[in-house]
Amino acid sequence: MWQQKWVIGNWKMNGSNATNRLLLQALLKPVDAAATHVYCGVAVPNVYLAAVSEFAAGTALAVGAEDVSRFAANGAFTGEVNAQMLADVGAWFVLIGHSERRQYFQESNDELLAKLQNSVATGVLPILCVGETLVEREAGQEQQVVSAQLSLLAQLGLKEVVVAYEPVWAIGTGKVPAVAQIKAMHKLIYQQILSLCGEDVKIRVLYGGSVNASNAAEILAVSHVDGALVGGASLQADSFTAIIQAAYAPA
Ligand SMILES: O=C[C@H](O)COP(=O)(O)O
Repeated sequence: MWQQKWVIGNWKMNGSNATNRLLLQALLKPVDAAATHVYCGVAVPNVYLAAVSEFAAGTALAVGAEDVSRFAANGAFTGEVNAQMLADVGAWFVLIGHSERRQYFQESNDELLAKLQNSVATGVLPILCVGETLVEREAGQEQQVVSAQLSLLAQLGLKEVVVAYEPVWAIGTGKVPAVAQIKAMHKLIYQQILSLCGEDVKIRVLYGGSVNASNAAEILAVSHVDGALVGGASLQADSFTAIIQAAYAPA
């Protein structure tokens, strides 16, 4: 998986038992067909994790969560779901610090660090999401912002790191950065990870933000782009399948 392209869908707060089943039924064949070249996964709402894991069992589709509690141990934390619980219902990975969590739930760096530590300690692979807002990009601060977000990695002693670079202004907007902008940011992220975690760290850096069937091949061919984190286009089997296929036959 550390040599493959990754295509991860983020369902966000979407789906139902019925629609999930239909989507998975259509995806499992193309996911298995791509498995030699592409590591495919879906991050799903917690309430559907067990059912989706069961449905995907024995296939190449990895199932993950969209968030995890900052509290590690079981206890009186009403509404929370810890990393052990995610692992218990089949989560292989978890998104941490998605910009929607940062924006709507004011997730602080301390909170994100605790989430990273808990997921690592439990063996659920964290995918750390980073990215600048439009205001920050227009002020020329994108490198500074992303570097600060990545600095959490220094405290974890990781030997395997997965980061998703998602410019906030590209999420769900249909706006995609220029290839040169993606290339520059991914190169910076690689350099930062190597300097924070050591030269022997295994790295995957995914791009996220308005990836679709039409632009996936071009984005996935950019240097230091190891895959895609896909929101809206992961909810339709046709578009998600086309993105998976673009990952192993890039234009
Ligand atoms: O996690 C996925 C991202 O937020 C991208 O979402 P999007 O593909 O709908 O722009």
